[in-house]
Amino acid sequence: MLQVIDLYVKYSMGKKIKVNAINDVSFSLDKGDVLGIIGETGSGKTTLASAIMRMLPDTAEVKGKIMLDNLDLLAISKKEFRTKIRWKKISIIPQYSMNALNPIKRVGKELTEIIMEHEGVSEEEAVNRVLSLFKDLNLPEDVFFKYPDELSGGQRQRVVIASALLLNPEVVIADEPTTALDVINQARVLNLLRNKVISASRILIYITHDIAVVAGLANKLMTLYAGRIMEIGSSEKMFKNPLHPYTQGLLSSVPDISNGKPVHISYIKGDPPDLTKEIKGCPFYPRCPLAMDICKEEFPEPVQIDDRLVYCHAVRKDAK
Ligand SMILES: Nc1ncnc2c1ncn2[C@@H]1O[C@H](COP(=O)(O)OP(=O)(O)OP(=O)(O)O)[C@@H](O)[C@H]1O
Repeated sequence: MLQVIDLYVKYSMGKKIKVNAINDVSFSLDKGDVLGIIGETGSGKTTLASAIMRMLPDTAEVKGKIMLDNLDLLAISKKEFRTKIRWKKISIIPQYSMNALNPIKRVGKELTEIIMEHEGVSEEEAVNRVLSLFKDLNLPEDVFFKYPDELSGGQRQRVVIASALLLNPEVVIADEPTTALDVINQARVLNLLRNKVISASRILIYITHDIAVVAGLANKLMTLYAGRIMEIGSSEKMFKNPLHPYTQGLLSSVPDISNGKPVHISYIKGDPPDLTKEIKGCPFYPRCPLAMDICKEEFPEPVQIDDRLVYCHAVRKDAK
């Protein structure tokens, strides 16, 4: 079980300026859950993923708890996280694969060594496991003997995906993992995630701008705005009947091509707020069609509707 409890992340920029990137975020995931996280650019998706992976820069101040079963991942040393948790229990497929691999090691050697070091298996077995993942990802065998900078962008991204799945971790975080790939390889990656992570009842956190992918993959959905959860719950219910005006805006921005009719894309007017300023009320207030006076003053307590939590005064009022 993965639990994020009252998480805050602030980036310091110089002495006085702080970017409030994650604000009071809490959620929990059970074995087998696939959480899709959607939100406009700058809403805090990568910051949240990096906090879970202990990958934030030193300028980031983190408060709260991230519990993997009974272990608080924020309370252990970086070294303990690196040796006991990263890759083995939680792994990440980062948004940009460029720096994720060791530039002076052939990729096959790097991946084989990770398996041997953590699992103490023979070199032959480790090599076979790497090659089998390469095959699943449509990577030619010669990639095994190449250095990262000898690979195409798409090949490198798939090697990074292979490395994240190498030790069958309990939690996989995929941060826009298929952005660099063509549609055929995107489909392969999604299939691999289905087979290796979802069917094995592991936890998958999938961050994306591609709402159609999330619809096909996730059983839970979170909409994030200005570092705050707006709505979280069953993805099926959120797609069918989004309750938060921000979720409604995001989901109506998806072109509907299912009926062959002309595509109409509506979008949310206005821009996200400046996160270096303290925001008292709901950060979505200036753009919200349902805004009320109280929204400017107080961030709402969540209201529970079916299995969802919705952070909205207007939805709370209607639910009474
Ligand atoms: N190292 C950093 N120092 C200062 N501010 C940062 C840093 N990294 C991110 N931010 C800021 O934190 C906020 C959240 O950024 P983040 O990258 O988490 O958003 P995101 O939702 O992942 O965006 P995208 O969809 O574009 O990847 C943004 O305002 C961003 O400018």
